[in-house]
Amino acid sequence: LPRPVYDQQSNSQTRLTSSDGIAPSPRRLGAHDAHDANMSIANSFGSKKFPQAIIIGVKKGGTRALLEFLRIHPDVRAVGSEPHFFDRFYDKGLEWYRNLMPRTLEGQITMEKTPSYFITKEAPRRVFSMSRHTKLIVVMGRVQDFLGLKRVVTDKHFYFNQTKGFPCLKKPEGSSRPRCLGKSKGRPHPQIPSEVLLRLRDFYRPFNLKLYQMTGHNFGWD
Ligand SMILES: Nc1ncnc2c1ncn2[C@@H]1O[C@H](COP(=O)(O)OS(=O)(=O)O)[C@@H](OP(=O)(O)O)[C@H]1O
Repeated sequence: LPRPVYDQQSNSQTRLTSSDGIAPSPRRLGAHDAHDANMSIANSFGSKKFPQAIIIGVKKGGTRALLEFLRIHPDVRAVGSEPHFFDRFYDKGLEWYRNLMPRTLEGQITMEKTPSYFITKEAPRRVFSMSRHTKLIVVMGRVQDFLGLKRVVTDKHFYFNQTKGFPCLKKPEGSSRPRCLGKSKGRPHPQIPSEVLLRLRDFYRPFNLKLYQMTGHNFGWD
């Protein structure tokens, strides 16, 4: 594999891309705006770094939920949309990629998620040539431990939303943070006939067993 060509260095500021797949909540005026103003001052410090961790998959595996819920951690800063650098836009170069990143302060982790990296043959080599230290995450288990983060994000941040059918964030008073993921996440699914489910279970069983062996963890999917 090639040597990583870039170090983590600071560079000029660009606008952050907006978050997708997440329902915006209405803005309120007052103390809340003062809070936002402070945030934007804080945001002009720090530097843009290549991500130390990337959620690479799998598609429809809850990658958006993981990133949105992880980024409530004070030591995590993330790109809102999917950059698709290591699959679609690799030609644009590493500086283009780094410019997409939010500024971070010492000790904060920069992250992005693009689930199609998981099915892109070139992606691992490309990520490695950016930095050999980048952690790759496939949604399955306890991510905070893997990233060396204190377990700040816990059950107490969530409630189960019956309408959505999924956990949503409890909104702290005065916060503009969204609560549930957007309409494209947690869609209604059709009823699947039981014989189809059986066939799918049979088909995936050997692959699941292989994964349990590789990870040393029985996910109990069969
Ligand atoms: N909290 C919460 N809210 C809403 N949805 C949730 C949540 N946690 C996991 N999920 C599941 O995430 C599925 C979408 O996965 P991804 O974000 O990885 O999709 S994508 O590959 O980026 O398109 C999404 O798939 P669909 O149900 O088909 O929409 C959900 O099953």
